[in-house]
Amino acid sequence: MKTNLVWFRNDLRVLDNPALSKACEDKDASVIGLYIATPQQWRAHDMSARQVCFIHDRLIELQKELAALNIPLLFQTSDNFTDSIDEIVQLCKKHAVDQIFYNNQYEYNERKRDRLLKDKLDSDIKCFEFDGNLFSTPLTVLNGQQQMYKVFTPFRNAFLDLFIQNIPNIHSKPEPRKKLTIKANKIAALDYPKEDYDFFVPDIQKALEKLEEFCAEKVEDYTEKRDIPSLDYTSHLSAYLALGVISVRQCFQYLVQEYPDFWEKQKSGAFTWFNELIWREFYQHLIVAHPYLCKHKPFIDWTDRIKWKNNPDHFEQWKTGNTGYPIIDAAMRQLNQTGWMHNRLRMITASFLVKDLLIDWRWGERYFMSQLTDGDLAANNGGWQWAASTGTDSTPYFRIFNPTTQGQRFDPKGDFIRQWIPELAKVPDKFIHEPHIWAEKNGKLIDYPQPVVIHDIARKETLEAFEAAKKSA
Ligand SMILES: Cc1cc2nc3c(=O)[nH]c(=O)nc-3n(C[C@H](O)[C@H](O)[C@H](O)COP(=O)(O)OP(=O)(O)OC[C@H]3O[C@@H](n4cnc5c(N)ncnc54)[C@H](O)[C@@H]3O)c2cc1C
Repeated sequence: MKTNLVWFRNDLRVLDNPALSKACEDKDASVIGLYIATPQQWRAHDMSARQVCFIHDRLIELQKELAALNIPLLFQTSDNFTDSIDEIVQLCKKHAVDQIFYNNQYEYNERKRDRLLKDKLDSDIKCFEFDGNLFSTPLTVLNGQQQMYKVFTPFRNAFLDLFIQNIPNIHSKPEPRKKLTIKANKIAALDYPKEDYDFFVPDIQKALEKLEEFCAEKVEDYTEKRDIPSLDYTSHLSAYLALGVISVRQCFQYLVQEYPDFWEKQKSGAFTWFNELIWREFYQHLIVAHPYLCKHKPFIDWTDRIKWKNNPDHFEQWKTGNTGYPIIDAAMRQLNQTGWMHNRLRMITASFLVKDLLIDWRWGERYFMSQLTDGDLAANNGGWQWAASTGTDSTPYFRIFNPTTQGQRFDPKGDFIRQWIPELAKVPDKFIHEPHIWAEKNGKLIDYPQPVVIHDIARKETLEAFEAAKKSA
């Protein structure tokens, strides 16, 4: 009888988990699950305490779901990835493991870790890898020169051509094993502060209900409403996707049930939402094609020569939501209090840090990771490099968001701003994006800071800094 080990990483689910399904194919094999927490490594990756708490609570649920299938989930803690490999090698010896199954992670350190596993394992133990967290395998969606696309839209079109020809199936829940061979241990508490992760729940049924509800009730209007933060019309599924509690194929499955052939109507809400899942795919493929992105190098070389101001006081004001620009501050307070931020606001706050405060985008990238429950290296790096004009398919460097007009456009009456900045509750709609002007005109006192920079001046300085860097290339 064979013993199969399923190493869970960012695929914390039973349904549509190809590594688990494959390990369970042999009905007689004994199947063991394993999760290894690596706190020191996670700290080096700036993983937020919220994400760690969510992983911990989700593992407790996953352990129960696996126990119902007579699969024990073992839990171990190692400081870092290298030590975690030693743990696995030991465990394989102890339980006479024959085969290891896992879903791929694509970040540089994670891939290095997986190579180390193969080097250290006895040669008679086989490893089976799956691309369980994406629709497609990285480096299979390529341009005419057999290279990864640098721009999203042609990538999307090529991806869709391949996808529609070969629509993926969902891996169903494995049958229960005959009996439990070893006992699971307790999912130990991790040495992190206990933090809420607001929008997300570890219960898989509730998470799937959320996906179902979103597809049934909100997707239709997603194109028109997704950019208005106060309407809250996006799915809030990001942390499930980042940690693999739900798979992208499940998202597709629920979407296509409601909207068959939605890809033929590219203006529909369903297609627009699916397009976001393809952005996720694009960024994951990019870090495989260009691993240096994981080391926070810019995609466009010359942008590494920009002379940032990196004013620590300004950085603090941005982090804490005290820049004097209401839309920026409301967004940062949402992030700090909930661990999630609306996509439009991620774009505006990132642009503000880089192009109004002239602070290195990597400072913001790290700060976001340290707060987000959905923190994901590829999406976060992609989003930051997009906003900073240092990445693939970025906004051009001379296109600079004006934080006041962005606020007026996406939060016209200030509903979102008032939700997060109660100090501005009494400011009339007309002045909600420039409260200091209202206070000055009317002799009012508000407990809210003056703008940290004047946008027009900051814009000019940023253009000069980018142009100087470009010229010196
Ligand atoms: C500066 C910046 C940093 C970001 N950091 C992260 C991050 O760490 N983790 C993360 O998951 N997303 C990140 N994003 C992308 C996006 O903002 C979030 O995925 C989205 O806001 C999550 O909310 P939702 O689940 O309601 O999204 P929805 O609008 O419902 O989208 C559905 C799913 O598509 C994916 N998605 C949506 N937009 C993007 C995008 N632009 N890039 C990649 N995937 C996308 C996410 O998995 C999301 O859950 C970042 C964007 C920017 C501009």
